[in-house]
Amino acid sequence: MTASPLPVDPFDLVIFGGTGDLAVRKLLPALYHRYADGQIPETSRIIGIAREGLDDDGYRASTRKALQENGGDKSKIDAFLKLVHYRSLDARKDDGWDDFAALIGGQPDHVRVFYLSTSPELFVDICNRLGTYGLNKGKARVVLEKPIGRDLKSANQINDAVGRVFDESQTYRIDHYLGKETVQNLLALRFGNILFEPLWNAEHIDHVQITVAETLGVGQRAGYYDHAGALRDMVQNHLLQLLCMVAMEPPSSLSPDAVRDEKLKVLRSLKHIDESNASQLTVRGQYRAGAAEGQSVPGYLDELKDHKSNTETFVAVKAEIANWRWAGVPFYLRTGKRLPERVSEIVVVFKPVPHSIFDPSAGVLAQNRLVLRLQPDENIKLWVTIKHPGPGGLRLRHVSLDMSFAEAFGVQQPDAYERLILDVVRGNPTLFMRRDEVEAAWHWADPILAAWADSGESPRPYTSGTWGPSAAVALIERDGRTWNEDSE
Ligand SMILES: NC(=O)C1=CN([C@@H]2O[C@H](COP(=O)(O)OP(=O)(O)OC[C@H]3O[C@@H](n4cnc5c(N)ncnc54)[C@H](OP(=O)(O)O)[C@@H]3O)[C@@H](O)[C@H]2O)C=CC1
Ligand SMILES: O=C1O[C@H](COP(=O)(O)O)[C@@H](O)[C@H](O)[C@H]1O
Repeated sequence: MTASPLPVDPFDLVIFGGTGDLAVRKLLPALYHRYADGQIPETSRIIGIAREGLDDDGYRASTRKALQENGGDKSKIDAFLKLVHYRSLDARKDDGWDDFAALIGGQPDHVRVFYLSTSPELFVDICNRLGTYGLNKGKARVVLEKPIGRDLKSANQINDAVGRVFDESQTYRIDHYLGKETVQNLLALRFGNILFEPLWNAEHIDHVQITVAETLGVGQRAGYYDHAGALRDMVQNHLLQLLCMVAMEPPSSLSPDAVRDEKLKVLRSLKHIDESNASQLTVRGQYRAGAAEGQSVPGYLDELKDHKSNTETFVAVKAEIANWRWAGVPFYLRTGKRLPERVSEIVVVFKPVPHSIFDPSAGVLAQNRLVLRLQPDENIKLWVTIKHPGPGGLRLRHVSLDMSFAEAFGVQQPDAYERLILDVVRGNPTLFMRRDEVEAAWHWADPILAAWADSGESPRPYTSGTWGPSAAVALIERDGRTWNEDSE
């Protein structure tokens, strides 16, 4: 599962939304890094598309600026920019599509990737036009950014419409969390070691915590975000995918469908949360003015310039999986913007030993914990109890067996998009969501959204720079547990 250093076949990658935030901040730098490492052949083409009236040179100039800000090497940026092109197109209008089709059709042997980095409302128009021009044929693939729709119904409409143009085998629904190194490492850890599997069940695991905390607010994306909110933006996709990687049964192989079949079973086993229990099992919050990274920052409503929005910027959920392996094991999920630190981690907390042979004066026996840190510094820690060294009698200490990827391997790990984009070019959909997974995730999320809407309650306010509303702390403390606080 490690990224292959071998070059991929020459390709044409068309980024619809080529001037947008995601393309500029993530996709173009990801492509640049893979190019700089020699994985992208010189005959490949990267074509940005948006309505803005730029030409190739204008687009190259803005791409150069973004790459330089990202720390790129000047001569490599110059070489990379020769691959970069731009076409001004409106997904909803006919002008310019003939020329675009001729440009793409000119390289019939290339793998063609259409990356839809636009609002999902444009996916259907774009796919229909690609179909009209026959650009969906041959080695063509389409990448759909998340969230796919805003509920099960709209996701089905999008998937049906895309499916009339692109076969499921050509469709790559991206969830960039699946491209993160630690997430893939979870597969290696669980299925490449004999140690964990015997303990990986309700008999030995007390609970699991999944936290994705951001310090940033919604910033320029307030328009999009206010229609989404944290449950649609983060939980329905990223956090549920992480939960699946923790909870799935061993797949028969790493083939795309073997892995996705197992994730689907987990999603379908999630216990229903609806108006009968949403107030006990979920907490929603919205940030107010406060401080982030030492600076005072405005509240969500000020950023939005709308003082009535009920959109949540924080969610905590106590989820449960109704199957033999996980019965009774809570999965506490939380995510939010403007929290005190940027940290994403999965914490697996094991049960206490059944009986302590130690004198109370030796200290407290803490539960074993496996902490998989996705960011900012990717590492894995296994917390164990040992004897404090030295002659002072038997005193217990809780220490971590530590593996920092940067220290162990001496390299910066590639960004998730670097790996995932090349997986699309190679035609490997293992780390992408199949249609039925997206549907199952919405099937779980829809009743929660409905319960919140029906309750008429506003999200609970929290001050920027804190860990969300106090109710999120109560959600886990009611069960006699606490959120993981190891920030070493
Ligand atoms: N930004 C992020 O961090 C993340 C974003 N995503 C997803 O990626 C997608 C893109 O997000 P983001 O980059 O933030 O969005 P932006 O709003 O920043 O960019 C939207 C892009 O679409 C183009 N566009 C808009 N309307 C049309 C049209 N009619 N025809 C052609 N192009 C059009 C815009 O250019 P112009 O107006 O000139 O046409 C712009 O290039 C969304 O689905 C989002 O949910 C997912 C994960 C993270
Ligand atoms: O998909 C999204 O993810 C980002 C967080 O991604 P990360 O890799 O920086 O952790 C989030 O900010 C954004 O709102 C969401 O759409």
